[in-house]
Amino acid sequence: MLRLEKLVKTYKTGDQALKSVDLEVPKGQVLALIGPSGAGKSTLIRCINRLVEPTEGKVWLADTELVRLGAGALRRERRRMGMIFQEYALVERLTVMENVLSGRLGYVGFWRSFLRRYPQSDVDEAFRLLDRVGLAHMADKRADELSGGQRQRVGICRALIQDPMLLLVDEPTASLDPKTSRQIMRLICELCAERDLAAIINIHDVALAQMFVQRVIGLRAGAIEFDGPPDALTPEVLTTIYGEEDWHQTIKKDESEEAA
Ligand SMILES: Nc1ncnc2c1ncn2[C@@H]1O[C@H](COP(=O)(O)OP(=O)(O)OP(=O)(O)O)[C@@H](O)[C@H]1O
Repeated sequence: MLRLEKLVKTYKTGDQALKSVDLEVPKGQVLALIGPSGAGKSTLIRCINRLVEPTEGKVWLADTELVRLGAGALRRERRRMGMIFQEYALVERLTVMENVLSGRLGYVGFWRSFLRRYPQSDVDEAFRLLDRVGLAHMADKRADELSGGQRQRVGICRALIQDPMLLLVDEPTASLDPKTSRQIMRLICELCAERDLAAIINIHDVALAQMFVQRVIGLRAGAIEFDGPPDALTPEVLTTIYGEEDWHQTIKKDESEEAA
């Protein structure tokens, strides 16, 4: 469904953020991208939808190669990739409903979007999604009245209303407390399962990733160091990705939290 071929990103500064990354993600698979700061996780996610332009390599989404596309075709392909951000990226002065509907901007024409007149079917779908994430009663609230967890739920609805094939998720829990982080990760993974939707989740919290995803990719210095199921992330493997650390503590702490 998604295939990266020899993806390279070298920034103008000379930083080689990605060194020939090959990766295949089948339909419906949720994977976590872990690795130390500067490993290239955000760059990888952003090269897929070309918020960052890859230097070399190919990105295949189903049968379309994205790196070669011109602006119009890229805009159409981006509808198939929903993005969820760490800082939510909501329009604060707009309502929850308007923020969710803004996920349809790639589909409605210029005037409709300018006047914010969305088809009734979009409004109905926005209500269904808000209901699914437990926010239907807040549809008319302004985004700036919401908590962090509620904002991220709105961000999730906005990505899903695009009806994407793939979710690109960049540190969805970095601004949230541990309990809300867990709820948000669970929600993202449940929604992907319900919709047979693939997702790549850039996440710092290894324990949280292990709890919810089917596959973990460990990135180190722009290259894939580990690719496997969460339970294969042993302390030894974590050391190859991150360097020396007492990983037993991390893993154990998480197991006891989950039991609680
Ligand atoms: N706009 C940019 N210009 C120049 N270099 C950049 C730019 N963005 C990222 N880099 C460099 O590319 C490398 C990878 O950065 P990236 O942000 O992708 O890593 P990351 O794994 O997401 O890190 P973090 O977990 O801290 O967000 C780093 O060396 C970083 O300094």
